Amino acid sequence: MSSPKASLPIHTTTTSKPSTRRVSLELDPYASPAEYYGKSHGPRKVAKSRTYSAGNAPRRFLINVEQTLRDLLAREDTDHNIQITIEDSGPKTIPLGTAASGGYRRFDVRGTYMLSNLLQELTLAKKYGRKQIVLDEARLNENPVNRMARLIKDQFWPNLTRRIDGSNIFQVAKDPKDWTKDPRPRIYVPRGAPEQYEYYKRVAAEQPDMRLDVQWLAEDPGNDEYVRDLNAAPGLLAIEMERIEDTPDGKPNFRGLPFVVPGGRFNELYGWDSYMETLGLLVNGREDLCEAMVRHFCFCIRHYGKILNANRSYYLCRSQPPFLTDMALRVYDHIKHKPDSLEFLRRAMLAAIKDYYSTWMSHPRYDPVSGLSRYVPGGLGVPPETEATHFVHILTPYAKKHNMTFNQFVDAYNYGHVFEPDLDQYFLHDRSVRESGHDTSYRLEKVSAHLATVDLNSLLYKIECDIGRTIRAFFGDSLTIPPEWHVKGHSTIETSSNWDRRATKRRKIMEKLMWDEDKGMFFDYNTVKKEQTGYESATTFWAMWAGAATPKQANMMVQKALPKLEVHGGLVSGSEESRGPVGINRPNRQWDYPFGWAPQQILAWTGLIRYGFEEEAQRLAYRWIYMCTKAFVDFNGVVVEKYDVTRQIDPHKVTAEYGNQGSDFKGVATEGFGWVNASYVYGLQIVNAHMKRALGAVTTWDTFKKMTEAADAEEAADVLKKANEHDKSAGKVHVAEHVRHTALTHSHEDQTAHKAMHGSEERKEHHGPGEAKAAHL
Ligand SMILES: OC[C@H]1O[C@H](O[C@H]2O[C@H](CO)[C@@H](O)[C@H](O)[C@H]2O)[C@H](O)[C@@H](O)[C@@H]1O
Ligand SMILES: [Ca+2]
Repeated sequence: MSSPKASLPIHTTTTSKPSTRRVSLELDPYASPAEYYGKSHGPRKVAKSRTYSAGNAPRRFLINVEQTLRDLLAREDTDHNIQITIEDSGPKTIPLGTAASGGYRRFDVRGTYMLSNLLQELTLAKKYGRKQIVLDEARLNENPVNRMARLIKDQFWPNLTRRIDGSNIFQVAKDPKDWTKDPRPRIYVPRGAPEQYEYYKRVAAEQPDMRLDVQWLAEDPGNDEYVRDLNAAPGLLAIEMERIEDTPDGKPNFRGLPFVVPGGRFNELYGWDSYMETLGLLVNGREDLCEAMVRHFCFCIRHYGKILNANRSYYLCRSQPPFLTDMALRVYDHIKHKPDSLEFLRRAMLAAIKDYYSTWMSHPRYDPVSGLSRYVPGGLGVPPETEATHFVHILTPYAKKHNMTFNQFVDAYNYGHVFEPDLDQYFLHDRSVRESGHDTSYRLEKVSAHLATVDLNSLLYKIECDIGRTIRAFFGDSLTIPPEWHVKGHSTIETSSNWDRRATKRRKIMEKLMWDEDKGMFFDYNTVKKEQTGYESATTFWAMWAGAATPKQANMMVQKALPKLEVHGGLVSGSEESRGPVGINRPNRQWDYPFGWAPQQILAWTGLIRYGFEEEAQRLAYRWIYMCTKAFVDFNGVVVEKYDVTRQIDPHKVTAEYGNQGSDFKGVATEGFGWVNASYVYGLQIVNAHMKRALGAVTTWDTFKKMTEAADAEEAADVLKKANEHDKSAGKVHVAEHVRHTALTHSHEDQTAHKAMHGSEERKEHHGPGEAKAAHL
């Protein structure tokens, strides 16, 4: 191991009284990598000044980046995956030279967490071109909750941010899902955006090497055959841009509005991922990105008729769970001081109204018999974006039957040269599963297009409430619909009463057709069989998120549904019983037991708080944050798309279907995963300070609970002792009983019991403030 001798002009320190105090003008040890490695090691920018007592200065290491990286990996990465995890069996310690001694004196960095942080920091330093660095020890032993939250804010969000314009179309138009022989950057522009067409044509002409293919989109881009035919030449769909200064030769110039993608491999704007990300971005003060994403959605509704699954040509017929009104209202709340904020809200509501009528309340999604809606996107044939092997087991028997190769059969089927009505049904439901965002799950498989799901109808209830409330509160109870947003057959002036009526009607239907009083759960309703499915799913809590449950129903869900779905790492997608047995012939589906997803956690926490169940929301948030933190600490800072919430040691290891996005990195995770990033910073707003401290020490929920109860009991015993002493002197007898009761109701079980006993009255009391807190969240 070399000991670098070079002394670097890193930390400029001025001292007024050298023997006792040292005022340090230095860089924040927790600065972003760009600042810490990009600027700090060149001419130093002075950040905060801090005061230390003599001999108490924080430790720093003087490090030769390349050499230390090599040594570290050789010693500690024993399974050679360029990550240092609890699965490596190295000595778990490496000596580093301290900066104060010019690298001469050594200090051991120990344990998986610090060593993996060292690997992450060195990987970043190398990326910024650093040969030698002075590294704060504080960056290695940082409280893991603070570290993960800091990385999300400073690194993951920026690394997940994209925009689409001439400056980057070559990179972002690339699609890892492109199945064609000649993948090339291609963009489709809707007829209503001629300025974008001109712009991209000019970009293509100016940079011919890029081979950018700019195409007009058809007038009616939702046509099934048309979208199928586009699969021969898949491409990006244009989204919102802003006009910037003209080019030097006077041509109109544009820049793409930014957006946040779900994970590192994506380059397109997704529907419900963007909503979930918004919740975290708002916590991190990035309302600029959220505002831009709302504007993208308005563009999509106006030009493509819906919020798209994502802005790729093969998603033109398909939407995703709709969250636009809630998203816009939350963003508005953060930007309302801006002069054009009301116009932003107006436009978002106009778009949401159009989407509501033309997507969710039209044939085939709307079921006029039940009055509920279903996920029923258009489309023909085999979804081309899925993994090549995904439908092999379904299609192979048909290929054999027709005496064709697999690819010949897919082609013949897609273009209607062979007719297989059973396959048509299969893919109708499969497309529906994908529109639901829950792709895939045995809850929905082979039946999805017939289901009025709890999730979708809760969302539509919330949209109806939001639109009514917004028209009343912001637009004088009369919102004029301009021609470009008008949907044929609907009024040109919207008032709140219609929306209130729609919401009331939907709530009543949901209660009648979806609610099971005995089970204490909402269930999906099969509109063909005219019965509930009985599949126990975490989506039951969406009814609480939306405010569609009565206080009594919410109370029953907490008593009956929650115990079925609460596990080690928070909420599981569905119960094991409902999923049924799995094995070689019936593989795990990623949206079923034992997997847990950030959106399910987030919506349940918010719903619980809305109905006054703060304690349950905190417990679930604690469990989820604990699980994410534990994986982050033990597995080299990993943050993934989904978790096996029943797995205590390595919950990020999920082999179902597409594997797990976010786990395959070298040295350092750079993006995390959008909605998990969001759930983490959003969840940290829900847990209290005491919990946050325990999470920083990676304390399981069970241990935390025991500690809290023990502390409560100790406190109670203390109060009891004092009370008894007081009683003796005052001659009273019944104080002790009162104190015992107080101590007991501090414990979780008794509070739950207390709630069960006094449920309905308490819910009424809590509904108001709970709702306010949920709105704030
Ligand atoms: O390519 C397979 C599927 O990939 C997407 O689904 C999954 O990722 C999305 C982005 O995070 C997420 O919105 C969805 O809920 C996930 O299941 C895509 O959305 C699907 O349409 C596609 O078939
Ligand atoms: Ca390793």
